[in-house]
Amino acid sequence: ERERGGMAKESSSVPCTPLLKDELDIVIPTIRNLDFLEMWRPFFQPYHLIIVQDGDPSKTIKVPEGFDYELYNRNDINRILGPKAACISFKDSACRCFGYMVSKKKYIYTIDDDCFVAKDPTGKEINALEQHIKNLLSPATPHFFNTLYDPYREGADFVRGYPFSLREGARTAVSHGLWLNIPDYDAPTQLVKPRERNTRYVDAVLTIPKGTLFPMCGMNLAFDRELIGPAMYFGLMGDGQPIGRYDDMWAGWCTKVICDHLGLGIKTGLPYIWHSKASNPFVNLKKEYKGIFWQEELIPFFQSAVLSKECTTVQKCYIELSKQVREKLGKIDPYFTKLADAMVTWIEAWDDLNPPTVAAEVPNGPAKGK
Ligand SMILES: O=c1ccn([C@@H]2O[C@H](COP(=O)(O)OP(=O)(O)O[C@H]3OC[C@H](O)[C@H](O)[C@H]3O)[C@@H](O)[C@H]2O)c(=O)[nH]1
Ligand SMILES: [Mn+2]
Repeated sequence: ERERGGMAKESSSVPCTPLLKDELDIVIPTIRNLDFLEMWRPFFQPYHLIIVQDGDPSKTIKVPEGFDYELYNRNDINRILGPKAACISFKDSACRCFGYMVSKKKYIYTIDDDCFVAKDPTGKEINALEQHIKNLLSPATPHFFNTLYDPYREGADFVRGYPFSLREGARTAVSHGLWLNIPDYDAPTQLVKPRERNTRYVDAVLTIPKGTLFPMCGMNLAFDRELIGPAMYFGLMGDGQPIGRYDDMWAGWCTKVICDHLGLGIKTGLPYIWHSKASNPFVNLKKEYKGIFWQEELIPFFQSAVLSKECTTVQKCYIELSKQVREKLGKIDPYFTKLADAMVTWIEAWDDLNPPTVAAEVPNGPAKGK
């Protein structure tokens, strides 16, 4: 009998020790109301929220009582960034990356407002935030695959044949969570399988091996902002752009290339959230249309991207990547030249708001297993 997860009911207060209470911000992009927070209250209330209100800034978004938050609408983004605001998407969930930029914390968790608390096969409510924090605080294994999954997890370890020289692992930069109920399918798949629901709860956390790209979904995602924040630019989408629903994919591909270069790890798997709303597949098809054939050229680009050894900080890696985007992808469509410019603007804006106190050199140490 396949293990099945489900959606939790509104819970009463569940005592949880708020790990990283003052070192983590929760970033939520929204055009809707934030009632979903009621269900997350036991897990989220101790944390500071950064709400990025998309769309019409004159609309008032009500935040449930008792949450500590800051809210930014488009007027705020324009006021804070001035002309550099052009790199932040409008009328697309990609706007969430503004929250990463204004945060002052070491960790970020971002979640969509139609994602709810899921239940594991035992019926226990899943504290997704707690699991992401565990993923981020334990090492990753990008340089050698452990067949018994996460070796740092209680009750597991490295298996025979795993080199002891590699058992220290790599620092974890990203924790990519999954979704019960509505899976993050692209529009063609959604159209073919409109009623497919993900009921499969896989009790595993895996490190994505070095040299392998993956499709990063922004719905249930956490990362170490100090390790990889400047790479988490959710590319130009939405109003005035020829493409949508590739913002998180773009960020994931850039981030993975940079993590591989800097010897950092990315994990995927637990925790699950319950994704409740299927967005309109026809609207999604229009947004994704160009991306579906462009990505056949983008993937080989990222697979063959090489960063020089002078790229010792995320910013330097990202600027280097933007140059390669301009040179190699600009010929696909003028959009990529615009995107390369936006990548540079993003880094400039990031450094304006986050002046490097000390050179944020990520020791480009010889990532073992190279
Ligand atoms: O113009 C917009 C539209 C939506 N949002 C906010 O973004 C979140 C995701 O929106 P939604 O749940 O309607 O879209 P999905 O198709 O389920 O989202 C997935 O695919 C698109 C993106 O990649 C997204 O990250 C994925 O989760 C939600 O919080 C909306 O309120 C917005 O800010 N602006
Ligand atoms: Mn959704």
